[in-house]
Amino acid sequence: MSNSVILDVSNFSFAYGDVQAVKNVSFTVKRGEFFSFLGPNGAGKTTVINTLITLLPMQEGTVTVAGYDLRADRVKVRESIGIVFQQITLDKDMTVRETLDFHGDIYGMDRDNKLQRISELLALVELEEKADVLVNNLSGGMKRRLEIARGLMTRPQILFLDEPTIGLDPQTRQKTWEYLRMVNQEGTTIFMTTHYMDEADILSDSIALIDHGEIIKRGTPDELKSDLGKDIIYLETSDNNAASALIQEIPGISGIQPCDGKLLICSGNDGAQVLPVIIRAADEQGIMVRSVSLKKPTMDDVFMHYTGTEIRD
Ligand SMILES: Nc1ncnc2c1ncn2[C@@H]1O[C@H](COP(=O)(O)OP(=O)(O)OP(=O)(O)O)[C@@H](O)[C@H]1O
Repeated sequence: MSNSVILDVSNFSFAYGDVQAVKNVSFTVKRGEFFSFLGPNGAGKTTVINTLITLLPMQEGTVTVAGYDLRADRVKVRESIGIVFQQITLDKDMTVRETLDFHGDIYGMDRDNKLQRISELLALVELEEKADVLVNNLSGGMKRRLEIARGLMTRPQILFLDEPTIGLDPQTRQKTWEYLRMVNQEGTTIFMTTHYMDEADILSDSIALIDHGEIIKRGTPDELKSDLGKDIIYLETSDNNAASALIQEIPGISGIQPCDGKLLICSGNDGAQVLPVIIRAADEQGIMVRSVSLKKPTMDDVFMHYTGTEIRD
Protein backbone atom coordinates (compact mmCIF):
# COMPACT_ATOMS: atom_id res chain seq x y z
CA MET A 1 0.00 0.00 0.00
CA SER A 2 1.38 3.40 -0.91
CA ASN A 3 1.87 5.88 1.92
CA SER A 4 -0.64 8.25 0.44
CA VAL A 5 -3.46 5.71 0.61
CA ILE A 6 -5.14 5.71 4.02
CA LEU A 7 -8.12 3.52 3.21
CA ASP A 8 -7.96 0.59 0.83
CA VAL A 9 -11.15 -1.38 0.16
CA SER A 10 -10.84 -4.33 -2.16
CA ASN A 11 -13.66 -6.59 -3.40
CA PHE A 12 -15.75 -5.92 -0.32
CA SER A 13 -19.20 -7.55 -0.13
CA PHE A 14 -21.71 -7.66 2.71
CA ALA A 15 -25.01 -9.52 3.11
CA TYR A 16 -27.70 -9.38 5.80
CA GLY A 17 -28.96 -12.95 5.40
CA ASP A 18 -30.44 -13.03 1.92
CA VAL A 19 -30.12 -9.27 1.38
CA GLN A 20 -26.90 -8.53 -0.51
CA ALA A 21 -26.35 -4.94 0.70
CA VAL A 22 -22.88 -4.36 -0.78
CA LYS A 23 -21.55 -6.09 -3.88
CA ASN A 24 -17.85 -6.43 -4.60
CA VAL A 25 -16.93 -2.81 -3.93
CA SER A 26 -13.34 -1.58 -4.40
CA PHE A 27 -11.99 1.94 -3.81
CA THR A 28 -9.17 3.83 -2.12
CA VAL A 29 -9.07 7.10 -0.19
CA LYS A 30 -5.93 9.23 -0.06
CA ARG A 31 -4.49 10.66 3.12
CA GLY A 32 -5.86 14.17 3.68
CA GLU A 33 -8.73 13.71 1.23
CA PHE A 34 -12.32 14.75 1.86
CA PHE A 35 -14.09 11.71 0.47
CA SER A 36 -17.85 11.29 0.14
CA PHE A 37 -19.92 8.21 -0.39
CA LEU A 38 -23.02 9.48 -2.12
CA GLY A 39 -26.15 7.44 -2.71
CA PRO A 40 -29.89 7.19 -2.10
CA ASN A 41 -31.52 5.56 0.93
CA GLY A 42 -30.80 1.86 0.98
CA ALA A 43 -27.82 2.14 -1.39
CA GLY A 44 -25.42 0.50 1.07
CA LYS A 45 -23.59 3.54 2.50
CA THR A 46 -24.23 2.78 6.18
CA THR A 47 -23.30 -0.86 5.71
CA VAL A 48 -19.92 0.15 4.26
CA ILE A 49 -19.20 2.77 6.92
CA ASN A 50 -20.33 0.52 9.79
CA THR A 51 -18.01 -2.20 8.56
CA LEU A 52 -15.09 0.22 8.24
CA ILE A 53 -15.59 1.49 11.80
CA THR A 54 -15.76 -2.13 13.09
CA LEU A 55 -19.44 -1.99 14.12
CA LEU A 56 -20.26 -4.76 11.66
CA PRO A 57 -18.10 -7.85 11.16
CA MET A 58 -15.93 -7.94 8.07
CA GLN A 59 -17.43 -10.34 5.54
CA GLU A 60 -15.93 -10.74 2.06
CA GLY A 61 -12.96 -8.85 0.68
CA THR A 62 -9.88 -7.10 2.05
CA VAL A 63 -9.81 -3.72 3.80
CA THR A 64 -6.98 -1.75 5.37
CA VAL A 65 -7.66 1.37 7.45
CA ALA A 66 -4.64 3.56 8.23
CA GLY A 67 -2.48 0.59 7.24
CA TYR A 68 -4.22 -1.88 9.59
CA ASP A 69 -6.08 -4.92 8.37
CA LEU A 70 -9.77 -4.73 9.23
CA ARG A 71 -9.91 -8.44 10.12
CA ALA A 72 -6.63 -8.89 11.97
CA ASP A 73 -6.10 -5.49 13.62
CA ARG A 74 -9.54 -4.31 14.71
CA VAL A 75 -8.27 -2.61 17.87
CA LYS A 76 -5.60 -0.70 15.92
CA VAL A 77 -8.22 0.33 13.36
CA ARG A 78 -10.43 1.62 16.19
CA GLU A 79 -7.54 3.60 17.64
CA SER A 80 -6.90 5.28 14.29
CA ILE A 81 -10.41 6.56 13.63
CA GLY A 82 -13.01 9.01 14.92
CA ILE A 83 -16.73 8.47 14.42
CA VAL A 84 -19.78 10.73 14.13
CA PHE A 85 -22.95 8.68 13.87
CA GLN A 86 -26.14 9.43 11.92
CA GLN A 87 -28.18 9.70 15.13
CA ILE A 88 -27.17 11.88 18.06
CA THR A 89 -25.47 9.56 20.56
CA LEU A 90 -24.61 12.03 23.32
CA ASP A 91 -25.50 11.57 26.99
CA LYS A 92 -27.96 14.39 27.67
CA ASP A 93 -27.15 14.48 31.38
CA MET A 94 -23.51 15.40 30.84
CA THR A 95 -22.14 18.85 30.16
CA VAL A 96 -20.25 19.64 26.97
CA ARG A 97 -16.91 19.50 28.79
CA GLU A 98 -17.78 16.28 30.64
CA THR A 99 -18.69 14.65 27.34
CA LEU A 100 -15.24 15.29 25.90
CA ASP A 101 -13.51 14.49 29.18
CA PHE A 102 -15.29 11.15 29.51
CA HIS A 103 -14.44 10.25 25.92
CA GLY A 104 -10.77 11.02 26.59
CA ASP A 105 -10.89 8.74 29.66
CA ILE A 106 -12.46 5.88 27.71
CA TYR A 107 -9.58 6.09 25.25
CA GLY A 108 -7.00 6.29 28.05
CA MET A 109 -5.71 9.78 27.19
CA ASP A 110 -3.37 11.24 29.80
CA ARG A 111 -4.74 14.21 31.73
CA ASP A 112 -2.61 17.00 30.25
CA ASN A 113 -3.11 15.83 26.71
CA LYS A 114 -6.84 15.45 27.32
CA LEU A 115 -7.33 18.92 28.82
CA GLN A 116 -5.29 20.52 26.05
CA ARG A 117 -7.33 18.72 23.39
CA ILE A 118 -10.64 19.68 25.05
CA SER A 119 -9.71 23.34 25.00
CA GLU A 120 -8.56 23.18 21.35
CA LEU A 121 -11.73 21.42 20.27
CA LEU A 122 -14.11 23.68 22.19
CA ALA A 123 -12.48 26.56 20.31
CA LEU A 124 -12.64 24.75 16.97
CA VAL A 125 -16.38 24.08 17.17
CA GLU A 126 -17.09 27.36 19.00
CA LEU A 127 -18.60 25.77 22.09
CA GLU A 128 -16.33 27.44 24.67
CA GLU A 129 -19.21 29.42 26.13
CA LYS A 130 -21.33 26.28 26.37
CA ALA A 131 -18.62 24.16 28.02
CA ASP A 132 -20.55 23.78 31.28
CA VAL A 133 -24.03 23.53 29.77
CA LEU A 134 -25.86 20.19 29.79
CA VAL A 135 -26.13 18.45 26.42
CA ASN A 136 -29.89 18.39 26.99
CA ASN A 137 -29.94 22.19 26.74
CA LEU A 138 -28.01 22.48 23.47
CA SER A 139 -29.57 23.13 20.06
CA GLY A 140 -29.45 20.40 17.41
CA GLY A 141 -26.58 22.14 15.63
CA MET A 142 -24.57 22.49 18.85
CA LYS A 143 -25.06 18.81 19.57
CA ARG A 144 -23.77 17.95 16.12
CA ARG A 145 -20.73 20.19 16.67
CA LEU A 146 -20.08 18.51 20.01
CA GLU A 147 -20.24 15.11 18.33
CA ILE A 148 -17.71 16.27 15.76
CA ALA A 149 -15.45 17.52 18.58
CA ARG A 150 -15.86 14.21 20.41
CA GLY A 151 -14.96 12.31 17.24
CA LEU A 152 -11.75 14.34 17.07
CA MET A 153 -10.68 13.96 20.73
CA THR A 154 -8.14 11.22 20.03
CA ARG A 155 -6.66 13.03 17.00
CA PRO A 156 -7.86 10.32 14.62
CA GLN A 157 -6.22 9.87 11.25
CA ILE A 158 -9.64 9.46 9.65
CA LEU A 159 -12.93 10.92 10.80
CA PHE A 160 -15.96 8.89 9.68
CA LEU A 161 -19.26 10.74 9.48
CA ASP A 162 -22.54 9.05 8.59
CA GLU A 163 -24.98 11.64 7.19
CA PRO A 164 -23.58 14.46 9.37
CA THR A 165 -26.22 17.05 8.52
CA ILE A 166 -29.35 14.92 8.39
CA GLY A 167 -32.27 16.77 9.99
CA LEU A 168 -30.39 20.07 10.44
CA ASP A 169 -31.75 23.41 9.25
CA PRO A 170 -29.97 25.09 6.30
CA GLN A 171 -27.97 27.55 8.43
CA THR A 172 -26.76 24.85 10.79
CA ARG A 173 -25.84 22.67 7.83
CA GLN A 174 -23.68 25.49 6.45
CA LYS A 175 -22.00 25.91 9.82
CA THR A 176 -21.35 22.18 10.10
CA TRP A 177 -19.78 22.27 6.63
CA GLU A 178 -17.45 25.05 7.81
CA TYR A 179 -16.27 22.94 10.76
CA LEU A 180 -15.76 19.89 8.61
CA ARG A 181 -13.69 21.92 6.17
CA MET A 182 -11.56 23.24 9.02
CA VAL A 183 -11.05 19.75 10.41
CA ASN A 184 -10.02 18.54 6.97
CA GLN A 185 -7.67 21.49 6.49
CA GLU A 186 -6.01 20.57 9.78
CA GLY A 187 -4.99 17.33 8.06
CA THR A 188 -7.70 14.85 9.11
CA THR A 189 -8.91 12.61 6.31
CA ILE A 190 -12.69 12.67 6.10
CA PHE A 191 -14.93 9.82 5.04
CA MET A 192 -18.52 11.03 4.85
CA THR A 193 -21.70 9.37 3.71
CA THR A 194 -24.49 11.57 2.47
CA HIS A 195 -27.54 11.51 0.29
CA TYR A 196 -27.39 15.29 -0.16
CA MET A 197 -26.04 16.21 -3.59
CA ASP A 198 -25.10 19.77 -2.63
CA GLU A 199 -23.20 18.62 0.44
CA ALA A 200 -21.11 16.13 -1.52
CA ASP A 201 -20.50 18.68 -4.28
CA ILE A 202 -19.42 21.52 -2.04
CA LEU A 203 -17.22 19.61 0.42
CA SER A 204 -15.62 16.71 -1.38
CA ASP A 205 -12.27 16.27 -3.10
CA SER A 206 -13.54 12.95 -4.35
CA ILE A 207 -16.95 11.27 -4.58
CA ALA A 208 -17.99 7.67 -5.08
CA LEU A 209 -21.59 7.23 -6.22
CA ILE A 210 -23.19 4.10 -4.81
CA ASP A 211 -26.52 2.55 -5.69
CA HIS A 212 -27.91 -0.95 -5.08
CA GLY A 213 -24.70 -1.88 -3.27
CA GLU A 214 -22.37 -1.05 -6.16
CA ILE A 215 -20.10 1.87 -6.96
CA ILE A 216 -21.43 3.27 -10.18
CA LYS A 217 -19.10 6.25 -10.63
CA ARG A 218 -16.04 7.81 -8.98
CA GLY A 219 -14.42 11.21 -9.54
CA THR A 220 -14.01 14.79 -8.33
CA PRO A 221 -17.22 16.84 -8.29
CA ASP A 222 -16.01 18.75 -11.36
CA GLU A 223 -15.12 15.58 -13.23
CA LEU A 224 -18.48 14.02 -12.49
CA LYS A 225 -20.33 17.09 -13.71
CA SER A 226 -18.21 17.77 -16.78
CA ASP A 227 -18.35 14.08 -17.79
CA LEU A 228 -22.06 14.62 -18.43
CA GLY A 229 -21.35 17.19 -21.12
CA LYS A 230 -21.48 20.94 -21.58
CA ASP A 231 -25.20 21.36 -21.01
CA ILE A 232 -28.15 19.35 -19.79
CA ILE A 233 -31.59 19.44 -21.39
CA TYR A 234 -34.74 18.07 -19.78
CA LEU A 235 -37.45 17.42 -22.37
CA GLU A 236 -41.01 16.19 -21.98
CA THR A 237 -42.83 15.14 -25.13
CA SER A 238 -46.00 13.39 -26.27
CA ASP A 239 -43.87 10.32 -27.11
CA ASN A 240 -40.61 10.11 -25.18
CA ASN A 241 -39.56 6.79 -26.71
CA ALA A 242 -39.86 8.05 -30.27
CA ALA A 243 -38.21 11.36 -29.31
CA SER A 244 -35.33 9.50 -27.67
CA ALA A 245 -34.63 7.49 -30.84
CA LEU A 246 -34.64 10.71 -32.89
CA ILE A 247 -32.47 12.72 -30.56
CA GLN A 248 -29.80 10.02 -30.30
CA GLU A 249 -28.98 10.67 -33.95
CA ILE A 250 -28.35 14.39 -33.47
CA PRO A 251 -24.61 15.26 -33.49
CA GLY A 252 -23.21 16.37 -30.15
CA ILE A 253 -25.66 14.40 -27.99
CA SER A 254 -23.57 12.41 -25.52
CA GLY A 255 -26.32 10.67 -23.60
CA ILE A 256 -30.08 10.38 -23.28
CA GLN A 257 -32.30 8.53 -20.86
CA PRO A 258 -35.76 8.60 -19.30
CA CYS A 259 -36.05 10.31 -15.92
CA ASP A 260 -39.33 10.79 -14.07
CA GLY A 261 -41.47 11.14 -17.22
CA LYS A 262 -38.92 13.32 -18.99
CA LEU A 263 -35.81 12.76 -21.08
CA LEU A 264 -32.47 13.77 -19.60
CA ILE A 265 -30.31 14.76 -22.54
CA CYS A 266 -26.55 15.36 -22.16
CA SER A 267 -25.14 17.68 -24.77
CA GLY A 268 -21.43 17.87 -25.59
CA ASN A 269 -22.13 21.03 -27.60
CA ASP A 270 -23.69 24.32 -26.61
CA GLY A 271 -27.20 23.40 -25.48
CA ALA A 272 -28.71 26.66 -26.77
CA GLN A 273 -27.72 25.61 -30.29
CA VAL A 274 -28.72 21.96 -29.95
CA LEU A 275 -32.14 22.70 -28.49
CA PRO A 276 -33.74 24.21 -31.64
CA VAL A 277 -32.44 21.22 -33.64
CA ILE A 278 -34.13 18.84 -31.19
CA ILE A 279 -37.40 20.72 -31.27
CA ARG A 280 -37.42 20.91 -35.08
CA ALA A 281 -36.67 17.17 -35.38
CA ALA A 282 -39.50 16.34 -32.97
CA ASP A 283 -41.89 18.66 -34.80
CA GLU A 284 -41.10 17.05 -38.16
CA GLN A 285 -42.08 13.65 -36.72
CA GLY A 286 -45.30 15.00 -35.20
CA ILE A 287 -43.99 14.66 -31.65
CA MET A 288 -45.31 17.41 -29.39
CA VAL A 289 -42.82 19.06 -27.01
CA ARG A 290 -44.61 19.68 -23.70
CA SER A 291 -41.81 21.21 -21.65
CA VAL A 292 -38.13 21.92 -21.96
CA SER A 293 -35.36 23.23 -19.73
CA LEU A 294 -31.68 23.86 -20.35
CA LYS A 295 -29.01 24.08 -17.64
CA LYS A 296 -25.40 23.47 -16.68
CA PRO A 297 -24.82 20.01 -15.14
CA THR A 298 -25.17 19.80 -11.34
CA MET A 299 -24.61 16.85 -9.01
CA ASP A 300 -28.38 16.22 -9.14
CA ASP A 301 -28.07 15.70 -12.88
CA VAL A 302 -25.07 13.44 -12.34
CA PHE A 303 -27.17 11.36 -9.99
CA MET A 304 -30.18 11.33 -12.31
CA HIS A 305 -27.94 10.33 -15.20
CA TYR A 306 -26.30 7.37 -13.44
CA THR A 307 -29.28 6.09 -11.48
CA GLY A 308 -32.14 7.20 -13.74
CA THR A 309 -34.00 8.53 -10.74
CA GLU A 310 -34.12 11.43 -8.36
CA ILE A 311 -32.71 11.05 -4.85
CA ARG A 312 -35.19 8.95 -2.87
CA ASP A 313 -35.77 10.43 0.56
N1 LIG B 1 -30.00 -5.00 9.70
C1 LIG B 1 -30.40 -5.22 8.45
N2 LIG B 1 -31.04 -6.36 8.12
C2 LIG B 1 -31.44 -6.61 6.85
N3 LIG B 1 -31.24 -5.75 5.82
C3 LIG B 1 -30.61 -4.59 6.09
C4 LIG B 1 -30.18 -4.27 7.41
N4 LIG B 1 -29.58 -3.03 7.37
C5 LIG B 1 -29.65 -2.63 6.08
N5 LIG B 1 -30.27 -3.56 5.31
C6 LIG B 1 -30.51 -3.49 3.86
O1 LIG B 1 -29.26 -3.34 3.23
C7 LIG B 1 -29.34 -2.41 2.15
C8 LIG B 1 -28.34 -1.28 2.38
O2 LIG B 1 -28.75 -0.53 3.53
P1 LIG B 1 -27.87 0.65 4.13
O3 LIG B 1 -28.47 1.04 5.43
O4 LIG B 1 -26.44 0.26 4.11
O5 LIG B 1 -28.09 1.80 3.04
P2 LIG B 1 -27.82 3.37 3.13
O6 LIG B 1 -27.31 3.76 1.79
O7 LIG B 1 -26.95 3.67 4.28
O8 LIG B 1 -29.26 3.97 3.40
P3 LIG B 1 -29.68 5.26 4.30
O9 LIG B 1 -29.31 6.45 3.48
O10 LIG B 1 -31.15 5.05 4.41
O11 LIG B 1 -28.96 5.15 5.61
C9 LIG B 1 -30.79 -1.97 2.08
O12 LIG B 1 -31.44 -2.79 1.16
C10 LIG B 1 -31.30 -2.24 3.47
O13 LIG B 1 -32.69 -2.51 3.47
